[in-house]
Amino acid sequence: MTAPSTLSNAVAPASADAARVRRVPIALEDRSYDIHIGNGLLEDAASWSGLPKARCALIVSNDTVAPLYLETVAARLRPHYAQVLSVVLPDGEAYKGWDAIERIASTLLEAAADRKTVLFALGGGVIGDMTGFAAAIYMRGVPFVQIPTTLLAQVDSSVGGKTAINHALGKNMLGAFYQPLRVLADLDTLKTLPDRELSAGLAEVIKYGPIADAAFLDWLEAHMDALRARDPAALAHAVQRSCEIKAWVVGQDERESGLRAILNFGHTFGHAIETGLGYGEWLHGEAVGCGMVMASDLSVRLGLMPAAFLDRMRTLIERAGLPVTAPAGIGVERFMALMRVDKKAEDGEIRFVLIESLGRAVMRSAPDALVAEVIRQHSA
Ligand SMILES: NC(=O)c1ccc[n+]([C@@H]2O[C@H](COP(=O)([O-])OP(=O)(O)OC[C@H]3O[C@@H](n4cnc5c(N)ncnc54)[C@H](O)[C@@H]3O)[C@@H](O)[C@H]2O)c1
Ligand SMILES: O=C(O)C(=O)C[C@@H](O)[C@H](O)[C@H](O)COP(=O)(O)O
Ligand SMILES: [Zn+2]
Repeated sequence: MTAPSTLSNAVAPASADAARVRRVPIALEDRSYDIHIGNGLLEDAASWSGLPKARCALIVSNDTVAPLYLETVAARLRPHYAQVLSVVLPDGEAYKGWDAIERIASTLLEAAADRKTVLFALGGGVIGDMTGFAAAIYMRGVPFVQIPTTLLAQVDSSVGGKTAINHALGKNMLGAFYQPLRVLADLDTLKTLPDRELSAGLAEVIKYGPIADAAFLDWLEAHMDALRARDPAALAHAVQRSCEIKAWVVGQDERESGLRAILNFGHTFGHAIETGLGYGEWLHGEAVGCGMVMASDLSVRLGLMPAAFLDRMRTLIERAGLPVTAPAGIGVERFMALMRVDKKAEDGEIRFVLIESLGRAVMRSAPDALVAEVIRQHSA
């Protein structure tokens, strides 16, 4: 299915200062919410109004993001909550595990935080996934808000309610579908993001073109240099269009019974790279970028796409500053074994998200020998 090009859901600005705020709604019945995208959102009082009343709020962040933005957020929350707590976790994918969930739960219980307490995830996708999971299970569910501060989190992880922690044997293996109340994507926070992280976010942006919107793929090719130079208008469009496409997909298939799996393009290979190398060695976006090269090649080898598609994807992914060759260390056998525990696998058979025409993805299995050849072809 191709995403309609008329997905522009931006509504009238909600406050005087919000002329620059774009809002993308995500329609999920009683779990519907808005993604707010704009500059200066952390400072804007309108961002924080209309959230549920509670005695207590908890900001979850990490030791990189907290010194940059935690006090700004805490100051905005204090007029709304008598008690504003915070927990600052160690930074990194390697810490996306039970210890972090324990720290969040202990902070809440030591403060006798009740089930109305609102959690605020301030950081990238690691903080967002863990905070969402903690919110899903604390007292069987408390509300939470996503405040994504990486490009990857603004275009993908903060939207759609997938929350999780990692297991040593597989990425995001323990988690829950649990939607936030709101997403506040302040584009100004991207100004402090390292270049390597910007590139990682571009991988998930690129993903939306081949799976749902061929015209967006054209746009990305024309604007990749502007995106890497952090041109504000280009970044704002990339974040908005990515959120529109993700909201359109999740609105039809919240719990991934079908269509939502297209958001996993490049991830079957990519997650195996992340787990195989050890979490944090490659960034998630880097692994997804390389995984998309492999999935594009598999689409070509299965006769779904012409060879030029692989060249096009590899060129764009390289232009985004991402690696296109997996490290040699994992080995084909282990790579295949890691892919067999992918959440899309059925009866031990790996199922891949492949491209059948520009803007349309399908799920397919493939002969092991062909998949192994693809891995070898794109490994050092
Ligand atoms: N739930 C989903 O739908 C979904 C989608 C995509 C990815 N993910 C998950 O998201 C994670 C990756 O997220 P990520 O790429 O944001 O990584 P991340 O959360 O590790 O953040 C990347 C780095 O940037 C730092 N950082 C964050 N914001 C910053 C800022 N404004 N200025 C300076 N530094 C900043 C972080 O401290 C970290 O060092 C993975 O665990 C992945 O599995 C989840
Ligand atoms: O939202 C989704 O659905 C996605 O698949 C988005 C992905 O970018 C993201 O990395 C997600 O966490 C992967 O999901 P998983 O179910 O394969 O762990
Ligand atoms: Zn991803």
